[in-house]
Amino acid sequence: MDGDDDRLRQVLALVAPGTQLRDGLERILRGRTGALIVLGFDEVVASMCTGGFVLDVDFSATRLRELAKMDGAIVIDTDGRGSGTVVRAGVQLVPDPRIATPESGTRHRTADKASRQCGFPVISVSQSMSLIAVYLDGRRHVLEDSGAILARANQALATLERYASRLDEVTGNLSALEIEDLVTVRDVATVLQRAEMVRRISDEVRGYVVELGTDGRLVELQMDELIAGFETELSSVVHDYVGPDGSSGEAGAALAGLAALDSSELLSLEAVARQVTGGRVEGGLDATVSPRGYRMLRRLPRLPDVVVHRLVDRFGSLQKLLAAGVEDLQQVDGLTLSRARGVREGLSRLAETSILERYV
Ligand SMILES: Nc1ncnc2c1ncn2[C@@H]1O[C@H](COP(=O)(O)OP(=O)(O)OP(=O)(O)O)[C@@H](O)[C@H]1O
Repeated sequence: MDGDDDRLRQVLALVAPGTQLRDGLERILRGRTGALIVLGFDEVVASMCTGGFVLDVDFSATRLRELAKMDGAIVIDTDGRGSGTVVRAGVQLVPDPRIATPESGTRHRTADKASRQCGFPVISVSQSMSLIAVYLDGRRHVLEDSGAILARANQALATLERYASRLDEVTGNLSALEIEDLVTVRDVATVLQRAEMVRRISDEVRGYVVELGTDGRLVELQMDELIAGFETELSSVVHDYVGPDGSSGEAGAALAGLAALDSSELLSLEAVARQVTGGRVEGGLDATVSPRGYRMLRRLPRLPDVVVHRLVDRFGSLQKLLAAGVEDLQQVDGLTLSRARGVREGLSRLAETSILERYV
């Protein structure tokens, strides 16, 4: 998601079902009138306003409806959270005539031009077409009713469910191979490819949740359940294999590289692998690699992340951690006897279940 998408999402959250602003816009639609609303006020907006009234009243849905009965535009000085102050009403907006717009109809042309000039979102409620559109950064986004968005969100959720279950499968496979020290670059790339697909589709669902406002609560709950623990798992896989140091900087760059792959590159395991190995590993996808142990350690309950880092710093690889006795583990700062025993037993249990899941 780029910066423009991010901004659009923030505005869509302001006008999502359940907000005062959306309630006001729906009232205007039901009253079969139109509206032109600027969501922000500064010197540039002031310079575009002619005529009308200067106001200083708190924003509310009913006020918006009443003010929209007048000819002209409404300007709301928002606080970015859907409330704010109505500062102008009934104004003629005169944006710079040199600004080009592909829109037709004076209301919509004005909305697009004004938004391009001042940088704030501008909403048009079309009387003739009965639709609400948000103009921002030269783009127009039509607000749909919740039913249509819900249908798409549910489709995306079903896809997310399939992707998440496939990710579970390949991650389980990776765990067993890690215990046996038989991991190849291909196995790591397969997990990262699947994980990135899950991340992308969950980002799409998150966009629908924002647009749905209060109508999106169930979708959000289902999504949260499907991707619980996912971010930690993804970043742990990267930390386990990114080279040469496994530092946070390298991991951050690898995650950003994965996110930047276009959809056809993401289908290539070589392209995915390059983000993590940086082309340093010889032998291509069949080269063997060993994990540092972050992912397995983070699966142990109540083990603080700072201790996880110390353990990896000290032992360097999962195999060495698996071979370490309680006394060796206790050498690490922060590991009391009982915690060291917990790590020892926890790792043995994980090793057993990972192998069992693979072969039984
Ligand atoms: N520059 C402007 N500043 C303020 N209000 C405007 C401006 N241009 C249009 N409007 C508002 O839009 C109303 C409708 O104008 P017009 O019929 O030309 O627009 P339209 O684009 O066809 O809109 P709709 O889709 O609602 O029919 C005007 O009566 C006025 O209230």
